[in-house]
Amino acid sequence: MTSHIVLDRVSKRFPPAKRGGDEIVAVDDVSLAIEQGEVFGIIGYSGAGKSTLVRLINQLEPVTSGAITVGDVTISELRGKRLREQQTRIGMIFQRFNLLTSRTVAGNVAYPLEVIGVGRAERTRRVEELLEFVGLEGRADAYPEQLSGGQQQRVGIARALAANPQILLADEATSALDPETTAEVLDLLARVNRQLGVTIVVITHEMEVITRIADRVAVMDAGRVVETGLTYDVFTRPQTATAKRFVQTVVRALPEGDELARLRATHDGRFFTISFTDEGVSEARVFSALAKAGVDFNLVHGGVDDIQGRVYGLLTIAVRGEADAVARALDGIGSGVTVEEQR
Ligand SMILES: Nc1ncnc2c1ncn2[C@@H]1O[C@H](COP(=O)(O)OP(=O)(O)OP(=O)(O)O)[C@@H](O)[C@H]1O
Repeated sequence: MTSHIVLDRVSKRFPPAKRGGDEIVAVDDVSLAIEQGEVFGIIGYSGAGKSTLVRLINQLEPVTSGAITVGDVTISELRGKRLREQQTRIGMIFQRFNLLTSRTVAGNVAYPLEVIGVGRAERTRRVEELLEFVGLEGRADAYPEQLSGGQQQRVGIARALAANPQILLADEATSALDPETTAEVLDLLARVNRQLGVTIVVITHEMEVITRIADRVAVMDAGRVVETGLTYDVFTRPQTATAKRFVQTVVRALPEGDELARLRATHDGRFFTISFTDEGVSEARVFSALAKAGVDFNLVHGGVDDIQGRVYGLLTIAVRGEADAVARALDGIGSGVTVEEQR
């Protein structure tokens, strides 16, 4: 794969909010390479610098130091007309859609084409094609306020794609939508990525969005990128405390502390954690192997998650029985699982 967006030691500082106050370091010495054609997620606490980082990629904000390269162009060095030209190659969508309320759906989608001087006939053709792509054929003459949130975001996506960008930046693009509409918009973004080959950078506080569509993810904390990896790896084996906090909101973690004590107080037997990342293993296979071995057990914590369409199982079971029988039962689960006793 070739890198599409490269950040080399990029920092962004804002002047202090109050005179004599401290400068705000929104992005702090970040180096990052986003590959051609991938969906790249950025997660982190509020104020970690995610939005600022994304606004640096299309130079809505100039960098304070460092360089940003998009394709073979160092966008952070450009000014004026040449910068604006490059900016049209990067589409952006927002949480609040940011549509022009006085323009129709077609007028909104046509807007970026007018700005770059595309003629009327070509504009009409392109708008029609885009509305069909996002599933809004027949709504060209509607006004944004007549549309649902999901439909408005589809218009936002059509508008962002109008000038055939190679990159789409999505800043909390599904955060104002209900779960069902979110799923539809994510399906559309996946099509934008796969069918049009557009590289997508997604910022979100919704971890389900990341586990559904992001190939890789970066975790930000106080302006820095503290962890990067394949989404599956970061969500199954987070390395930093910040990543763990986010991952735990969607992926079942091991019981610890008070929770573990409470489970021990209410369940007899030895506790084992069975984890599997293998496609061939299922919760049912684990349970039937234990049942067949004739030991008495029950599930006390955990379950199976889906990350990027791959399984991740983390089951904590309480097992009662004679030591040999327990060992045989656990052996009987077979390959593809890791068994660890919680002592
Ligand atoms: N234009 C600006 N002027 C001054 N400070 C800013 C500006 N934009 C962002 N900041 C500050 O930079 C820091 C990072 O903000 P940013 O919005 O990038 O974080 P974020 O991770 O996207 O947070 P959120 O999820 O809340 O949007 C914050 O301290 C914020 O107050």
